[in-house]
Amino acid sequence: MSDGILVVNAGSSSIKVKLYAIDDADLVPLLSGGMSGIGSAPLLSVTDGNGAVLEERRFEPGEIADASAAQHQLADWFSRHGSAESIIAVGHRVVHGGPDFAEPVLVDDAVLRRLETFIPLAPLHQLGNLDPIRVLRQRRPDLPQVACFDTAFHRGHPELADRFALPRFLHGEGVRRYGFHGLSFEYVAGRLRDLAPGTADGRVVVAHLGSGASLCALKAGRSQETTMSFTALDGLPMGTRCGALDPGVVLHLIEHKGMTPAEIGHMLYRESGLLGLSGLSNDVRTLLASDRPEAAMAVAYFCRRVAQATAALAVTLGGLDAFVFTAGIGENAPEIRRRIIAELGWAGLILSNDANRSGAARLDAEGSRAQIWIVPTDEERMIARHTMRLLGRTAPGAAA
Ligand SMILES: Nc1ncnc2c1ncn2[C@@H]1O[C@H](COP(=O)(O)OP(=O)(O)O)[C@@H](O)[C@H]1O
Ligand SMILES: CC(=O)OP(=O)(O)O
Ligand SMILES: [Mg+2]
Repeated sequence: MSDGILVVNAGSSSIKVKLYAIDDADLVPLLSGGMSGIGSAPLLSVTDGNGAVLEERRFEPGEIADASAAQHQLADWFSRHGSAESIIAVGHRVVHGGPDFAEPVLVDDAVLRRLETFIPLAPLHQLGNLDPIRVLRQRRPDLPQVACFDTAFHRGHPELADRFALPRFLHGEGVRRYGFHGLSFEYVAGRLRDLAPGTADGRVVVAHLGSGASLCALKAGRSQETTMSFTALDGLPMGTRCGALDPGVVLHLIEHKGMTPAEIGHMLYRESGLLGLSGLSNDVRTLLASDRPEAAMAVAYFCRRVAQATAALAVTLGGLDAFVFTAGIGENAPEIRRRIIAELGWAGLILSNDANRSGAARLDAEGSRAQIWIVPTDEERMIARHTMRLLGRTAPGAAA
């Protein structure tokens, strides 16, 4: 039986677990499990390394009301069917590493306590990220657990990209632009280096468009600037999050509408974005299928903001050699890709409609001034690689 690495990517409404076997030169996916729709339409699904379905089970919302119930179900499934004794470490996605953690870290009690202090900075994610670590430490205290941060990839930013225009002392207190989706951007940067090394050396904007959405400006594969900042609210409008917002609106809600911080937080994180704009749904599939004008407006708003933010990051990069789509929307929604690139037509970007419809890797048409790509992301594999490296095992090359 070969050694295995378990990866846990826990979010607010879903939890993904993946088991890899460590092969000399590769990380081989063995099992991939997840619970989606926590609290609404819980669905447990597990596939094997080839994508064949091993389990698909729906629950009543009350049965899996929160992330911890979902973890127990998944842990149960894996202990019945997995090969627990071969697992040598567990890697976790932890969204916020604050100012301290610029790299993945082996979790001990002190690290866990420090990470708990960042819960208010990532209310949709951090608690759910830390819960499985705590549960596993109780069940298997001997098992090394590694926290891999969404913020770490952005920690080399120049000061210009890291500051808010606020009094200086706040930066020292940690009020700064951290940025997120770093594991995804790091993976995509590595894949682009495999696919097109010359391009990866240049000026690239990666658009991670999923339920959370952000853009990253890469120069020679390193993050220069990103649209999310102190929290995962900033930047682009998302499924249910507002994106960049005049802070005067928050003052107005407090002073004139008497809203509490918790009420405002709920509105900005869970009732805004595509859902707020459309009054219909946070899912672009539903919005694209709808004939309601509010749905069309929400889609147009999203595409406009992605294009505008791309232009801003092109300023940081001093130009644009390639634009890359990734994550749920970026990988699967040709209509959204078409509209975003159409908004960037002034900059000379031209999409091949055939390539876009078929979901090819390379999407730019002849004469386009920048390349256009779809590079599917894989946060779990990135976490598995980091976990191996931290354990002193040779991580398989970027091509793995
Ligand atoms: N076939 C599809 N067409 C359009 N959008 C899709 C499709 N599949 C998924 N999505 C979008 O992707 C989003 C989820 O993206 P994903 O990257 O999986 O998010 P997360 O990992 O943050 O939950 C969904 O909200 C949905 O809008
Ligand atoms: C940081 C973040 O927004 O993550 P997700 O897109 O998974 O919600
Ligand atoms: Mg995600």
